[in-house]
Amino acid sequence: MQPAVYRILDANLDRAREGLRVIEEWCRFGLNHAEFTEQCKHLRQELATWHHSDLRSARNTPDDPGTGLTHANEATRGTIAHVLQANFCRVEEALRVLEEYGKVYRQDLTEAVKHMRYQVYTLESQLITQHRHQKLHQAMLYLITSPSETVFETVEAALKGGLTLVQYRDKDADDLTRLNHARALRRMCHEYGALFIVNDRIDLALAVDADGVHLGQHDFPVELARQMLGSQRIIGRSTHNGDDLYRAIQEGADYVGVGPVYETPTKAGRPAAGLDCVRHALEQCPIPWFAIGGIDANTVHDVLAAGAQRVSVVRAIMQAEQPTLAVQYFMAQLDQKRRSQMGQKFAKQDSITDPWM
Ligand SMILES: Cc1ncc(COP(=O)(O)OP(=O)(O)O)c(N)n1
Ligand SMILES: Cc1nc(C(=O)O)sc1CCOP(=O)(O)O
Ligand SMILES: [Mg+2]
Repeated sequence: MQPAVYRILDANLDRAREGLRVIEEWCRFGLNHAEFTEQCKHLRQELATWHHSDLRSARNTPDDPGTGLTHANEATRGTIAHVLQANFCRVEEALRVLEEYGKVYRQDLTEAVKHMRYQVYTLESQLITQHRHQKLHQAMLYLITSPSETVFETVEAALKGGLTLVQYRDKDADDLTRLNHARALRRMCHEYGALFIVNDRIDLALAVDADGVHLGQHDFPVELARQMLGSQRIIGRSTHNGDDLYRAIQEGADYVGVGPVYETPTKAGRPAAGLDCVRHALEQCPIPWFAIGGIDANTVHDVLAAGAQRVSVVRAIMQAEQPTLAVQYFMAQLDQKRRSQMGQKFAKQDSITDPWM
């Protein structure tokens, strides 16, 4: 067999193992996820069993013209998601190379590596889902866009303020405009490590590879959306009363909007559900829920006092003179609320468990 094949197999076993190690470190230290960590480790170890001395001894790094070649993208990876994506790509490519050249080395290597490649695809999909849900649970502030000449500048300014969840909502634009706007916003959100959700339209969410879709009571049912979107993507549902809320949870929504807390020109004609809907959600809702409708710098305190831990806004950010500052203001209020709740929780636990008190 040609020595080049040994070198190809050696290089790609290394490449796949290194990529897996990068992914494993995030599963272990970033996600504290024992199962994913174990899966990466297992795959690495299995690859190691194929890295025989005949392949290792073919290595000739000084004469390898590929060692000096790098791509500009390798130097800059904006977010953890980019790091993971690049390394999954690396592992999958390396496994494919092993599979193909393995055919002229040992058929059993080809079989084993093919099986591993499918395991890596599954792991990638599980990690994407996990990453999305973790970000959703962490998000306290949710911006819904409104049509504006400066929509991109406003959303970017909001992302600079630390926003991590954005919904693209435009009820009037034509489909081509929606497609272009959604594409650009999705790219921008992902550059800043934020989730990107599309309002109403499952087809548009799929077309731009959004993180999910938001559906109202008159949009597609959640079950059907789940069939179309799969388990990887987030599905949000609007709720306006206790029945809507109960149903959305039963149907498997990942999060809900709860409102309108106050009447709002953004959703003219819809009567306010009031702070009672916030109190009800606090008691009854086990999934992330965002109070919505008429929430701004003046009303947010009452909404938080009624029990909301997450809020969603349109005008308060889209029409703010300084969206970055507006986001920082909301985040500070939400964070203060979270800290005081954690303090209360620990104080309660201490009072129960501290034997010296
Ligand atoms: C987070 C969130 N909550 C509620 C809504 C409203 O959805 P819907 O009732 O479908 O109304 P439209 O937004 O489609 O006019 C939302 N978009 N986001
Ligand atoms: C889009 C939307 N849905 C609502 C609901 O209650 O389902 S309230 C709302 C508009 C919220 O806009 P603003 O922050 O400008 O009041
Ligand atoms: Mg809708």
